[in-house]
Amino acid sequence: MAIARNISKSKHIKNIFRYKSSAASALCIENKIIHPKPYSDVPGPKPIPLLGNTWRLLPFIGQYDISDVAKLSQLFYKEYGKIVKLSGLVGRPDLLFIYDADEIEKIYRNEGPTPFRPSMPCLVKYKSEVRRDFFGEEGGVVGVHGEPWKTFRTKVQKPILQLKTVRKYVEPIEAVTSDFLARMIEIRDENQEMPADFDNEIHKWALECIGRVSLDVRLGCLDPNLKHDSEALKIIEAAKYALRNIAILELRFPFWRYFPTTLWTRYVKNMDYFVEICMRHIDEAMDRLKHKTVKDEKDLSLVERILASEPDPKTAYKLALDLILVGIDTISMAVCSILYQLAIRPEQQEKMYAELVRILPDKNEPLTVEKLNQLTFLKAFVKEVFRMYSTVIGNGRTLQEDTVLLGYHVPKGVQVVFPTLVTGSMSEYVSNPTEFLPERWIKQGSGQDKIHPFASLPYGYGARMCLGRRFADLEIQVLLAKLIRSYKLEFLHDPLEYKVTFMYAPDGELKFKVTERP
Ligand code: HEM
Repeated sequence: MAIARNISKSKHIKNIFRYKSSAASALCIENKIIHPKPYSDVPGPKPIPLLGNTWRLLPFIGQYDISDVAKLSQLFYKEYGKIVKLSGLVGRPDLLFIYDADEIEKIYRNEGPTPFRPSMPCLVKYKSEVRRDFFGEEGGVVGVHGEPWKTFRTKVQKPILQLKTVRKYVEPIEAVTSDFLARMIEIRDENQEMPADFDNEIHKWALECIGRVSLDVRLGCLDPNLKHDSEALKIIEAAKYALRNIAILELRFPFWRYFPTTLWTRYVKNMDYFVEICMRHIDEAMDRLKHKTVKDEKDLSLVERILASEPDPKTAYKLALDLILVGIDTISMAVCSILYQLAIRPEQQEKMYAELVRILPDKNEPLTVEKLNQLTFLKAFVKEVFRMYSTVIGNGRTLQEDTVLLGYHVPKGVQVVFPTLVTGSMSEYVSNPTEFLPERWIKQGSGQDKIHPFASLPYGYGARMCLGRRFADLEIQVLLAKLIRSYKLEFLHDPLEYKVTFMYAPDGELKFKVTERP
């Protein structure tokens, strides 16, 4: 299998080079000339005159529900096969769904130095038009492309991804998480269950973590006496609103491009609020830094490191904004999903508990990177949740050159979608895909546990890969280690269905029963 894949990979790479150098748009495979089929032949739902395909996503008359993007993606695969074109979307390029891990690998590996992830046109409009005064030429990383993206990412990625930075945050994230656990016990009802809106509490934990990382503050979200008009709650609401309305703003008919709709106006107001929060806290961090005696780089927090290397605080403002924008909902929805899976899989939970008891015999001893590194089963469990219930249901790239994909000539500018949620469960790429088997991530290489490396990529791949992945992993690991080491988690209600609001997560009340372990 591995050999076959290597052969097919090298063929793909050869194909690309031959294709690009061929004026006749033909491929040469093993001395045979193969002409790719035209793009117009790619299967998919047919657009209708004037309304294109956008109508299919309209409420009531449309055939697809936007909150069911996950099902839509599976439906396309079943109906049309490994390559599916959704064309005729008003105000945006075609979407091309690719359900082939080798082809996905080919695109990622050939994406060049400035990969273009076709996301968030409304954020692009906000950054590049509405608030150009603030963002200027370098708008951060999210919704920014080409050289401006590269320049900004190069400035910030080293400190964010360095293990020594992440190591510094084990203790602060553990402190936030201890407060979260105390809060869980406080809000438990007489049946020892969490309240119906427990997902809100998880959001607060996520925000408290991201505030600590990107703004250098404890925002106080886990305060038991949080006021309704407090800053923390306002940020949570703003983040939820921004992220949950993006799919609607971007995939349904984009009226907001032509006139300021209510949704758009509220979106802009929300974003302005984020900018204001980031500026205020970074300015305070800068003041603190001015009065701090620094002997070594390792004494600096992430924010201070950025401020020390980029004296214009705008870099830190924009980075903080991006981290907050994508670092709350992603992680909190992932945690909702992981906790739900743990609660409905008692045997697996016991395995995780046994591992934790072995690595942390005293449940009160502080966590360290070394101890977290030994939590093999815990990490495998998280990977398996991501494979079967990928929080981010898909990733994508805008083709920057004409490319041959699955035998079709695809012109540059097309937005290719990698439906991770579907490819992660295709038997062609993963053995026993419908079985939940964390061990498959531990036993890799035994021959029976095939996992194509590009079938399940929860954090994306390459130069544009998730910038917060090390923090995301750390936050999830610390939360699970602390929670499962001390408590048993159960879910004694009807099973929940998964849905996409913006992320893919269980839809319903997460009323977990939480009981102390001896
Ligand atoms: C489990 C939680 C998370 C998941 C599943 C996730 C997933 C992703 C994915 C799939 C991408 C696109 C990567 C690509 O195009 O190849 C991405 C980008 C990004 N993520 Fe995450 N993410 C998570 C948590 C976070 C957190 C906590 C932060 C912030 C601390 C963060 C910050 C970012 C940023 C800034 C980008 C844009 C990178 C760029 O375009 O250069 N993510 N994430």
